[in-house]
Amino acid sequence: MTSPRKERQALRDVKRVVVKIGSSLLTNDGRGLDGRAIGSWVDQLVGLLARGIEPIVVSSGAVAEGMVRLGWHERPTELHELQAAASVGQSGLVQCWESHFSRHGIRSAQVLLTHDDLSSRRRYLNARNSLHTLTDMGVIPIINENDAISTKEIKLGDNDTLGALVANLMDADALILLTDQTGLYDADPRKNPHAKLIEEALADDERLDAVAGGGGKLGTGGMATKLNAARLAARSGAMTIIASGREKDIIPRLLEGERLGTLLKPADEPLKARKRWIVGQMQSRGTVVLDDGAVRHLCDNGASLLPVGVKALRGRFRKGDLVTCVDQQGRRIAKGLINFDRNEAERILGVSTDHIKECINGEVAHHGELIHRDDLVLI
Ligand SMILES: Nc1ncnc2c1ncn2[C@@H]1O[C@H](COP(=O)(O)OP(=O)(O)O)[C@@H](O)[C@H]1O
Ligand SMILES: N[C@@H](CCC(=O)OP(=O)(O)O)C(=O)O
Repeated sequence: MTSPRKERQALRDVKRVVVKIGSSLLTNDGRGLDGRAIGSWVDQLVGLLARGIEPIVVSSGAVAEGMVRLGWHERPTELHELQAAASVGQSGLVQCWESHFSRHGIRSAQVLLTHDDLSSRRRYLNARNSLHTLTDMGVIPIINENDAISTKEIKLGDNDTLGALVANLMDADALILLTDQTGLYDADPRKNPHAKLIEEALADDERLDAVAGGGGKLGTGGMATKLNAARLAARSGAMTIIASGREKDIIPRLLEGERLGTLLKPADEPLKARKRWIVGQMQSRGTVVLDDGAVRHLCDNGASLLPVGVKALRGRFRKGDLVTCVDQQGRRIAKGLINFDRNEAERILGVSTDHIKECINGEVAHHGELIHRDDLVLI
């Protein structure tokens, strides 16, 4: 782990930041919308605007607030009840944000996204344009997942991931995840009173997997999804900070470089725009099992995936779908957009590039690669 002071210094240069706030904070631990806390975060965000920093909010809390309004004490497990709670809660949530921004004469806008909006390249670019249009006009986007219509198949599932995808989409320099703990500890502090705060780490440090546990009764995912979100944000070069939303003036203090919370830093160079979109896609339609030579070519040389290096295929994918490449032990190696439908791909498995045309009667003659390197991201 590297010098903390220098790393925190970089936070002072942040120009665009995504701030994600968890359900327990927003709803006063499930008692109902915490208007005072929302008011205080709004004051802090408006302060950023005055310093030329562009904030984007990802706000959870729709289900938690809907439960309060409907008088439900247990979080429902049935999809239609979750959808109903989210619809009831979302309107109150966004109204509260809006009323606080309007105290400052600042406009806010509700933006509800589903997985689908981010998985087609065209819709991804469309979402980016809409958000840029808002931020260029000085409007603060208040983003949540569109839980009222999201089904299990199209759900992103948690707003930590959504925050990272928005950071990635908008080229943000930092992602701040505000929660009910002061940061990521070396064990869940709810279970272990001796747990110690981790102040800085590389997002990809594998040792963190063992310490990041699940969430509380209102939140979705706990620290495990926050860690994954930090890793996703790191692929576009963004730093992530996990910190307590209850700490006074937490947002500006973090962006002044104060040592609060846990800073998770990117190690590698940011990916190019198209690869960022690929890495952000959550729903893989199939699996491609690679032989050892193909794993080496992909990992060491950044090569395209050729049919000759593939041992087996799983899933019903179509041309252009996202698939996951694994080694023969099942370890995840890469994600990419495949150039063939499953039935075509079956016919060229293990076939050298020169003979592909013969195997598929020249129907798809223009692709020699199963996945081109421009459409492939190591994971
Ligand atoms: N290593 C850890 N450090 C800190 N908190 C942890 C850790 N592992 C699990 N947690 C739990 O994660 C919870 C925060 O996640 P979550 O409940 O999903 O909140 P949010 O609604 O803010 O996203 C904490 O309340 C804590 O119990
Ligand atoms: N979209 C959901 C929040 C899902 C979620 O990730 O919640 P949390 O872990 O509290 O950030 C809602 O608004 O209820």
